[in-house]
Amino acid sequence: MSEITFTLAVSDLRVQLGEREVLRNIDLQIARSRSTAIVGPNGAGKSTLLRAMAGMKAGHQSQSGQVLLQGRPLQGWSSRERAQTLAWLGQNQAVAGDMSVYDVVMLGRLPHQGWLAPASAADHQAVQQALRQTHAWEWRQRSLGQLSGGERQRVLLARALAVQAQVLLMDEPLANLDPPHQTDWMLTARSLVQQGVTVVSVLHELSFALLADEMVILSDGCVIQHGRCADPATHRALESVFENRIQVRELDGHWLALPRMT
Ligand SMILES: Nc1ncnc2c1ncn2[C@@H]1O[C@H](COP(=O)(O)OP(=O)(O)OP(=O)(O)O)[C@@H](O)[C@H]1O
Repeated sequence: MSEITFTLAVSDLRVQLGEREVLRNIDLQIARSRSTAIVGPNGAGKSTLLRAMAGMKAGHQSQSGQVLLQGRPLQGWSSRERAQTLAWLGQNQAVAGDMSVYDVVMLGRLPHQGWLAPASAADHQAVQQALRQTHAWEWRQRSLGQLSGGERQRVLLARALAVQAQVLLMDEPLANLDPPHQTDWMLTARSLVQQGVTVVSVLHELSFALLADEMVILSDGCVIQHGRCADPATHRALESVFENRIQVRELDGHWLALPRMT
């Protein structure tokens, strides 16, 4: 059997939300054990694409085309098996505010637990590790509703990490995070990739997006560029999709997206 080098493969994906065609002719392959940033203007279809890759569908959504996860059509996966393999951090995810931080992160272990079975030592260890990674361990007894936006985001990130999945899809993971915790997120993502995890993130913070291995640029429901973050063609496409209101520059071996003021 040939080795599967792509964790996710999307072919001829079209998504319609109500009357609107939101994604058109998407063909995309996400390399295994790499980090990929999905960027593009507001409304380009980034969240819709990420949700489609996770097999999540809104009630008023119609979709055609195919999404393969580790070489198998998403529909062929049981929901439990899929939830063990693919972890998800959504935008504005609804979680009961009166749950404790610890219990929220333990929800990430549900795909690994038997029906009504108590949490195992491995589950508790995964929760503790994830809470420490996002510096949220101190608040484990507090309820989610008592936390600030950035603190809440770190708990939801911990829940996604606690799954210990091979694929991690995140929609705006840096939302509300202060600069040191944005950097922590980047380091965590890099360390996961080194351990073989495939990380895909929708990002508006372009300088963080440029730190990924690969970049997918969406515009008006289409992929207009998919390439290495260090590739000049990617930089040109990035500047162009944002109407040349930004410029990509190098500093100390890193690529930065800066506002163009003139
Ligand atoms: N329920 C809906 N019904 C119809 N159109 C919708 C619905 N939800 C979203 N859309 C439209 O789908 C398009 C893609 O939305 P999506 O959230 O995927 O964009 P995005 O690139 O993630 O945007 P942003 O950067 O603003 O988060 C947008 O034009 C949006 O207006």
